[in-house]
Amino acid sequence: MRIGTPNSHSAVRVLLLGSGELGKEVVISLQRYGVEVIAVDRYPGAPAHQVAHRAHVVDMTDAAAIRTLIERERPHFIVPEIEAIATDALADIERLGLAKIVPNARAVRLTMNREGIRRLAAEELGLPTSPYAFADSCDALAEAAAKIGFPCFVKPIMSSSGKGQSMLKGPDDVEAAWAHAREGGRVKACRVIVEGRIEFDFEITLLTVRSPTPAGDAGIAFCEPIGHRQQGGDYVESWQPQPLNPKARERAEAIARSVVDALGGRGLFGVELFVRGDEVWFSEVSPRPHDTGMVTMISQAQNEFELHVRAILGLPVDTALRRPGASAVIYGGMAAEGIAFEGLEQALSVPESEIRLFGKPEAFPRRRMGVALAAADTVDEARRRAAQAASAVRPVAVPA
Ligand SMILES: Nc1ncnc2c1ncn2[C@@H]1O[C@H](COP(=O)(O)OP(=O)(O)OP(=O)(O)O)[C@@H](O)[C@H]1O
Ligand SMILES: NCC(=O)N[C@@H]1O[C@H](COP(=O)([O-])[O-])[C@@H](O)[C@H]1O
Ligand SMILES: [Mg+2]
Repeated sequence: MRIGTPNSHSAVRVLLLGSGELGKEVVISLQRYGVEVIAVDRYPGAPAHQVAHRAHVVDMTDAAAIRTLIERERPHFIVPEIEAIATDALADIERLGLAKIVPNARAVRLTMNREGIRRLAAEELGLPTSPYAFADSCDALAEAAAKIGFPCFVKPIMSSSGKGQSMLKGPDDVEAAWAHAREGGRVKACRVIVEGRIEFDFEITLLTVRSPTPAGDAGIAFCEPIGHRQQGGDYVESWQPQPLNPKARERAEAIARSVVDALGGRGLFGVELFVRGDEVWFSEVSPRPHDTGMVTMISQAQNEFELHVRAILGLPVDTALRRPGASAVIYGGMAAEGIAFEGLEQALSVPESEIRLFGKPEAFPRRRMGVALAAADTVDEARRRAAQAASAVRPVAVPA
């Protein structure tokens, strides 16, 4: 791989579809190599817009709009950063050889839709998953939930970060779950997955890198497992390493390898798994850096964003853990534009702590606006430190 000069005839250009907090860190890693970066999102002033060479606001579910922009910007690589993208446009671009899609158009299409990835994992690859069914109406949902049994989870097939997700305790919860899924899905047409609840001891993200080895074939490298805690389907804290017993670890790695090899291409993947004793279930996978993986900004020498970038550019990767670490989310806590954050002095007086503020122009009570990171000798201490640093940061409204 040869990297030229940004904004010149020799530039290597990367275009991000989605410019949130994860994209912002991918852009920062790309900038360090002198790659020319174009960041795209649905609203102006998105986090990655603020650090890219150029920024565009586009409806990313509009295939024609994506195609027009790609023809204008002529990127060498397209890095999807969110789930809601017109994947038809990506397939055309890949087929015509206009740009390389990361990791590839098929992987992006399959993983943006819970049905696509679930059928691949459970039915084609034979991996253990929760029992599941799909429904397109409230009546069909009632039937599907009765078949799967309670408690169960209902999620729009196209959504992320827990949006539109509910846990149903019994048939009385069906109607509310259907209404919630309709509101929370990223696209209008409502189809949902019903999943039986897995009673896990803990859940992990196994960051898995697929990148070329010196021999030229696709090598797989695993990061240490990341443990995390979710509330309402969205992550609130994560830590690394999460210890796994040898059998569970072997199974987790075998599942991750199987699904990542089936998706193919180069890049970092976040494989979400449930663990109970020796047993491991596949939940879902992101073909890109994962929110729970933000902990690697403090725990690994090469964090998940750097690993994604290196895999894309065909550079060597090292997934080694440097030090136990943890991350804790900082929420908006209010609905307001142009908010401020106080208490960084206290937050950063926590030993080995760091704070990232994403710079999102608008806050909502549960919108993720930043993250606290901390390292320590042990994971328990790192978690305490990250939680303490996060709680010291206070969002405040600033009158215009
Ligand atoms: N079948 C299940 N059994 C037990 N817990 C579940 C199940 N499905 C979801 N959960 C819980 O809800 C969380 C969010 O679910 P899921 O990852 O499917 O949602 P998501 O919207 O894709 O979230 P994200 O985009 O943040 O990954 C899981 O991490 C887990 O804690
Ligand atoms: N679980 C997926 C995930 O964490 N995605 C990250 O959140 C952003 C959207 O945030 P927003 O909803 O606050 O705009 C996305 O752009 C991505 O960085
Ligand atoms: Mg998830």
